[in-house]
Amino acid sequence: MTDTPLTTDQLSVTYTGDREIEAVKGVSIGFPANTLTTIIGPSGCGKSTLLKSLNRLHEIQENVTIDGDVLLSGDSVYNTDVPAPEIRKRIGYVPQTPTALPVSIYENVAYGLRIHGDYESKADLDEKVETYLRKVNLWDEVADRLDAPGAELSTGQIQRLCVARSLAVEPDVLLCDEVTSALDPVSAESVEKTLKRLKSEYTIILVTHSMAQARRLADEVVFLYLGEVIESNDVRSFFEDPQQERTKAFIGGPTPVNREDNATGPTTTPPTSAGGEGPAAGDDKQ
Ligand SMILES: Nc1ncnc2c1ncn2[C@@H]1O[C@H](COP(=O)(O)OP(=O)(O)OP(=O)(O)O)[C@@H](O)[C@H]1O
Repeated sequence: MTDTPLTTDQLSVTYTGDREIEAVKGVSIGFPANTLTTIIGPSGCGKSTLLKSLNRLHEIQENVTIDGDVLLSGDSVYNTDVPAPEIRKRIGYVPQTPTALPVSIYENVAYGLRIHGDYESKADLDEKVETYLRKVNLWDEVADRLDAPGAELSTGQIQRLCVARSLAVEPDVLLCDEVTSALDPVSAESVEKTLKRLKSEYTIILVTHSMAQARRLADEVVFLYLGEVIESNDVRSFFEDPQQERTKAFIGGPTPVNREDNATGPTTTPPTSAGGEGPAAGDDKQ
């Protein structure tokens, strides 16, 4: 694994329906290993489009053309004979809406392992299911009811189950698309805690509307505007010393990042005009 396992090379994504929209325009950027990178920007600027293009999720949609490339550990994600499901195993995706598969809690986590044959015995599968439920802080909450339907869990628990399911196949990169915005504040906080725990072990890319959440979780920030990367930097430099006028306008000017508070929960950073700090994730929708 390289220090920057995922990079894009002049990546452009165009929707070619009734109205042609170039949603991502010539983006060349790297996502460092063992780091959580947030992609922020105003509504409609192409955040989700960029995220989904990283593991070829757009292939399941018609009327989308991709130019440029995505490189995973130096290998092309697009110009390759490797089938898309194999790419998506290596670059996992957690969607905005928490959705349990219509099977048990256990089988939700075992799902990908069974499909890819990534286990040696039932005992091995049991161990892996427990490992990944522990990684997302869910084991203690579900250990006594692994055979219950996944759909019986709360939405916050289901979102952590989705993260466990994605991690179980040992991806190189985890894409998270607004993963707390459909959750109540307490559930959002539990998912944030999980991401915070995981980020030193995984390469995580998180699309978020919430600048407060970006401050709490991000190591690196990418600011997208009208499909282009305007600025990207480590979280402290990004918020305290933004270089571009558009960035300053979006974040409401330079504001300190309290590293001790770069964690789940309220922060002491003073509110800004555009990115006021709030009690939990999804708290400062643009
Ligand atoms: N399936 C689609 N077909 C046509 N146009 C689309 C499609 N999906 C997105 N777009 C357009 O592409 C542009 C970027 O959309 P995208 O959803 O990537 O932005 P976003 O930054 O994630 O927005 P939001 O923050 O509101 O979720 C928008 O103009 C949007 O209308």
